[in-house]
Formats: sequence, C-alpha cells, structure tokens
Amino acid sequence: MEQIGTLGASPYRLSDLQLFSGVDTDILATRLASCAVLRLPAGERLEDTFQARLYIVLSGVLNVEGEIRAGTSDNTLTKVYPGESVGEQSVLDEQTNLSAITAVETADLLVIESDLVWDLIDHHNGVARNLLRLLSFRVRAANALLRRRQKLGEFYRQLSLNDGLTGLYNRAWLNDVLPGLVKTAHGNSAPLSLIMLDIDHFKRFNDTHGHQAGDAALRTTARVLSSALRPSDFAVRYGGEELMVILPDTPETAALMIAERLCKRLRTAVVFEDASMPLPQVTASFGVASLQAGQDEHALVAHADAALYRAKEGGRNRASL
Ligand SMILES: Nc1nc2c(ncn2[C@@H]2O[C@H](COP(=O)(O)OP(=O)(O)OP(=O)(O)O)[C@@H](O)[C@H]2O)c(=O)[nH]1
Repeated sequence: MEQIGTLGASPYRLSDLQLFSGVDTDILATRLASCAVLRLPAGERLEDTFQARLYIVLSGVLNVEGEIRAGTSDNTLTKVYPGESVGEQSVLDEQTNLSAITAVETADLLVIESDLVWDLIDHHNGVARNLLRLLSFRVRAANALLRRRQKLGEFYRQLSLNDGLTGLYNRAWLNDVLPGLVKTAHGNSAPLSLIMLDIDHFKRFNDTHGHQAGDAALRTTARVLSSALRPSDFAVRYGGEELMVILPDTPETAALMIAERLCKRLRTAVVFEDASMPLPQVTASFGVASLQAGQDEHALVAHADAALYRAKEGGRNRASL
C-alpha cells in the first residue's frame, strides 16, 4: 500500500462518488483536495484500519470481511465497488475500524479523516443525507442477513430434532421434551400416557423384502401414527424399529383404545404395491403406560417398555398394558 498522491492532483471526480451525489462538488473539491489517495495492490490488505476514517473506492474492488473482533469473524464478505465507501460507521460511532479490508483488484482509495467527515456533515446537508441513506441501506442489508441466518438456524434445529427416515421426532427431541411434559402433567394433576411400539418380526421382513422395503415399512408405520393422532399428541422414532406415541391429557383406558386403533390401522396399511408379493404388510406390538404419582420420565418409559414386552409375549400384533 502506498500513497500515490492527493485527490486534487488525481483524475478522479467527486460527482462519481455515492457520498457526494447531488451535492455541489465544486465547493467540496477544494475542501477534499488535500486528502490522500492510496493504492492497494491486488491481494493486499489495508494496514491502517485501526483508525476511524472513511475510505472511498475510486477504482478497483475491495473485499470487506465482517468484524474481526477477537475471533467473532463470521466470514461474511462484502464487495465494495468504485464510488462506494467503507468505514463510515467507525467515523460516526468513533470506534476503531475492525473490518479486514483486502483488494480483490488493485484499488485506489480516497482517505477522508474523521474530523473532515464530521466537518462535511456539519456544513453540507447533501453529504449528511447521503450518509443516512447509506447507513439505512446497510442496516437493511444486515437485517436481511440476520433473518436468513435465523431461518437457517431454525432449519438445522428442526433437522437435528427430527428423524430423517420417518420425519417423526427423534430421541434427542424426546430427551429434551419428555421431562417437561412429565413435570407439567404432575403439576396439573393431569394424565399423561405413552405407547411404545415395535414392528413385529422386522428382521424377517427386511430379510424377505430387502432393507429398502423395511425402510418403507417404517415410513408407513410413521404415517399411520401421524395421521391418527391429535395435534397435541407426539410421535417419536425411539430407536431402530421402535416408535413411541406420547398422549398428553390421556388416561390409561383411552390410551389403550388408541393403541388398539393404531394396531388395527397398521395391520391393514399397505407398505408397498407389488403384485408379486401378496400382503406386503407389517404388524406391530404396542405397550401402553400412564404416568403414576411420583414417577419420572425414565420410569414411565420403562413401564411402557415392559407393557410392550407383554404384548410381544402375548403373541404380537396387539396392545397391552
Ligand atoms: N429397514 C430398516 N431396518 C431397520 C432399521 N432400524 C432397525 N432395523 C431392523 O430392525 C430389525 C429388528 O430386529 P429384532 O430386534 O431382531 O426384532 P424383530 O425381528 O422385529 O422381532 P420382534 O421384535 O421380536 O418381533 C433388525 O433387523 C434391524 O436391522 C431401519 O432404519 N431400516
């Protein structure tokens, strides 16, 4: 980086610069004539950004990296083209300019020291107006970026709480949410029931029809559950071929009826259409448990698991308490 002269001695015109658009540049030209013009070769980084000053790109292109305050850089790169500026915010809030500025192409930069920027704001309404417009644009752009990041964050959060194959909630979601549901149920003295289900002879189904058909059977089972539940109920993929239904405000007798209904619907649901394979269907066994006084979520799940074992022992394709 080197100073190649001053604005007064350069061929650049103020009227081409965003900050001075619509302003009487004849008067400004005299005031800015002694401002330095720096040349930053391609790939080089601007060295003296630790002062609050304004840089206006006269030619070339800059890359401005988001703030690099002790490790907080978020790799946001903004390109700055001829006529545009960097550093106005540092001048206005009198903070050090913490952005990393690098030339993408060799760039000539007009440097305006902080005092002179304030002087221009005080004496030239047009400059103040342009600066406000510029800052408003920056705030909008920053807000849009923030909204995009929030959406992306929400997307990844969803992704981490849902099972990829079935779309049901996953074990991480369950660990996060079940303790709260148990606490609420105890607090309100309200019933809370669990149905734990396991596809019958699933290993045999996989071995007979193939793993992809097994995946389809899991998706079908998930669809049967989701379509039969109230909006306040939750369906979870607990593990491999084990699924769970959580029924808030539901006593044991009602939960057993729901489990029997789900069992029946699954029995008749077609997993995949294949004329050469008669009845490509699955059944499951269902264990039902309801929250008892003083029980925590682990005990509740263990009770549902024990009921599921009884359903398997009782001959599968059924629901048990
Ligand atoms: N296709 C597929 N199979 C899975 C998935 N997760 C677990 N499994 C299979 O589920 C089968 C579970 O087998 P087992 O635990 O022996 O139980 P089972 O054959 O269902 O027998 P019972 O539960 O006693 O009726 C295993 O063959 C697993 O490979 C999956 O995501 N996709």
